Amino acid sequence: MNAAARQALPLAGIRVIDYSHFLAGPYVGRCLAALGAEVIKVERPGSGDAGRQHAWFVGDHSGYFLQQNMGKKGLSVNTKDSRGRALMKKLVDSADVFVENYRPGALEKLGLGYAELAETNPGLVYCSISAYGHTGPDSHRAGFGLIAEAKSGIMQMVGNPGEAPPLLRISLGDMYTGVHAVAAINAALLGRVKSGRGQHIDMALYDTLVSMHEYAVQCYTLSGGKEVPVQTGHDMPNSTLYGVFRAQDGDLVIAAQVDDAWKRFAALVEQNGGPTGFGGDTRLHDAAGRNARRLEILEVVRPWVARRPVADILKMLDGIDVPCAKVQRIDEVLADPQIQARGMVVEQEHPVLGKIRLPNLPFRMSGCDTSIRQVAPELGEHNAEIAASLGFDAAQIAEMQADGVLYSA
Ligand SMILES: CC(C)(COP(=O)(O)OP(=O)(O)OC[C@H]1O[C@@H](n2cnc3c(N)ncnc32)[C@H](O)[C@@H]1OP(=O)(O)O)[C@@H](O)C(=O)NCCC(=O)NCCSC(=O)C(=O)O
Repeated sequence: MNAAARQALPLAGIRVIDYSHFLAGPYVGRCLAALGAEVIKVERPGSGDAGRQHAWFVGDHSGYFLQQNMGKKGLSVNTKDSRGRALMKKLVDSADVFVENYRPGALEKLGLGYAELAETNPGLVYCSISAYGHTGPDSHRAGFGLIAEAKSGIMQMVGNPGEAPPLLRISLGDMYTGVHAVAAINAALLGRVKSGRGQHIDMALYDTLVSMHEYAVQCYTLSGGKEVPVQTGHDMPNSTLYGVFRAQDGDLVIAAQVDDAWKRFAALVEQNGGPTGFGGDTRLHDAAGRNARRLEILEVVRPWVARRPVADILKMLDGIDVPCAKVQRIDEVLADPQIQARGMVVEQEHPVLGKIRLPNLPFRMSGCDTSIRQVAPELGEHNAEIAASLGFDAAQIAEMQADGVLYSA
């Protein structure tokens, strides 16, 4: 990207210290980089971000790391050493945003807690991400997305009744917390324009997933504690017809829960071998009636779908404007002309790996191009450049490198 295009990005001129590992924190840094910030990823010497050891591997590079750390500069510094800590203090004093996702207390032990850093840089927007947050009885506990998925009530509602819930194959807690952290950081940066002061943003994976329930919490609270959502398998009990169906040669989803769409859908089923009167059954023409007769409806729709190939059903439903989709495999997603037209895969030239293709972020903005072309850094790749920019001379840098305070792979 040329300098003018970079300047057009909304966060151009903002410096972010990305003191993070695994997924949630790195994702925040990646989003801020895509929006134009200069992002410096700080890793411990030796093994670096634990994400570097996570599959999927291409050669000795982790795809997990490459994806979440694209567009960043790499600094590897031992912050348990006083010289490393001094370097970090200088770096943070030059920054606008600090992002970390270590166990609460870990950064304070390193002299990198919010209170200490804000003393010399009161404008700093400091974002902590942890499993449970920095307050409350569980704040000291470590955790992963999976823990938050289980604790939040989400896991208990998915899967077939009576079976152990399935493992979601995306880390919902990390990704959603990251998305909310980006929103909060940008708002705090805007707020700083008025107040001149930064602030501490304290995000928890567990809080995020509790906040993401769009109906389960209210189902309990608004029913006065009488209704507790349970596993319902492949469809929604309070939104009929809305679910996953098995066709002759694959699976598809149908969203005919809005009254008009339902009427078109039921008429189509009747006209194509369904029971006589199904389309005209006025008891099913409103949501309450459909929800009350959900199991009867499923007894008609499931075999109707099962007798037909996916493509035939999609064609019929597209013809009557009822939202539907094949349940796609990843190879089908990447081959989808829609995904290609939206530029949802970004191609980068890696110095060791050659061309690599990774998922893009979903930002589409009329005034700028947020696709990141710069690959994730090697461990400590920009050590010398960053240390020099902070005023360390060549002899000091060489000494820190020799002593392992600055480390490059
Ligand atoms: C991820 C964790 C469980 C990992 O736990 P741990 O491996 O025990 O890490 P800790 O946070 O306790 O910190 C490890 C130690 O590294 C030290 N440390 C860190 N950076 C440095 C540098 N640069 N130099 C020297 N030492 C360092 C830090 O001070 C700690 O030292 P000591 O204090 O001396 O030990 C925890 O960090 C955590 O709960 N994070 C918040 C929630 C989160 O983001 N979870 C992962 C999401 S990813 C996910 O869920 C998914 O992929 O799926």
